[in-house]
Amino acid sequence: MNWSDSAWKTIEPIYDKIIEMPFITELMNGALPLEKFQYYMVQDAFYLDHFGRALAIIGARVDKVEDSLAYIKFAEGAIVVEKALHESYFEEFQQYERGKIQPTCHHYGHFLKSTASLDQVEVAMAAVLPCFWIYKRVGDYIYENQKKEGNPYQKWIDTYAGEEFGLITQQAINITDAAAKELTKAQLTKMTEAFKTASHLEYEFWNSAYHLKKWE
Ligand SMILES: Cc1ncc(CO)c(N)n1
Repeated sequence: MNWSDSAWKTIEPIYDKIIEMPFITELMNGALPLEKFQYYMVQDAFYLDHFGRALAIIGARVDKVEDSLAYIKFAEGAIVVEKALHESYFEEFQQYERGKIQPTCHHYGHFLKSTASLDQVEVAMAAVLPCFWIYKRVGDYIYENQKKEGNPYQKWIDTYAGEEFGLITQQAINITDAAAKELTKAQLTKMTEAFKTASHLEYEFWNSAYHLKKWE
């Protein structure tokens, strides 16, 4: 069994909880209050900055040059492509203020950057994997179950359910699995722990948006 298959099994309960979250079901049927989506957009713009830099650090640290190129391209994707989507959303939903980074996003972003900087690079690869994989799975799930007409959040759904995002997700899974083949059991356990922590933080990210959680 690949490392990724066993890792996904450990987070299946978290994924099952995610697709039942009100943020997701309301995004799917278009009923999500604008205020909650705006909070999400603002936080996600901060998140993508941290995520992009974490990917660039992995790109700098990873051994094989082709893997380095892959992570540098993922970093570019996070910073350029997704930010462009966010900026068009900022326009469309009249969100003109950049706002402040709130606790959950702060926690997740710094978890990714510190893992990418200080842990073994394969552990860092495992930490960033749910950002691809959970979004792809959630995007596909929403796409298959959505209310098709007049959903104001269609562009978001199409981005993550799209073929291109699917390809980079698969590429990240494959690279991480190949890297895992060289490791000891103890190192694989650390990878799975990082994968699980990031998956919990994906849940918390949507949860914090639904409840508009801010610093006290
Ligand atoms: C919180 C979060 N995780 C993953 C993605 C997908 O890159 C995103 N845009 N935001």
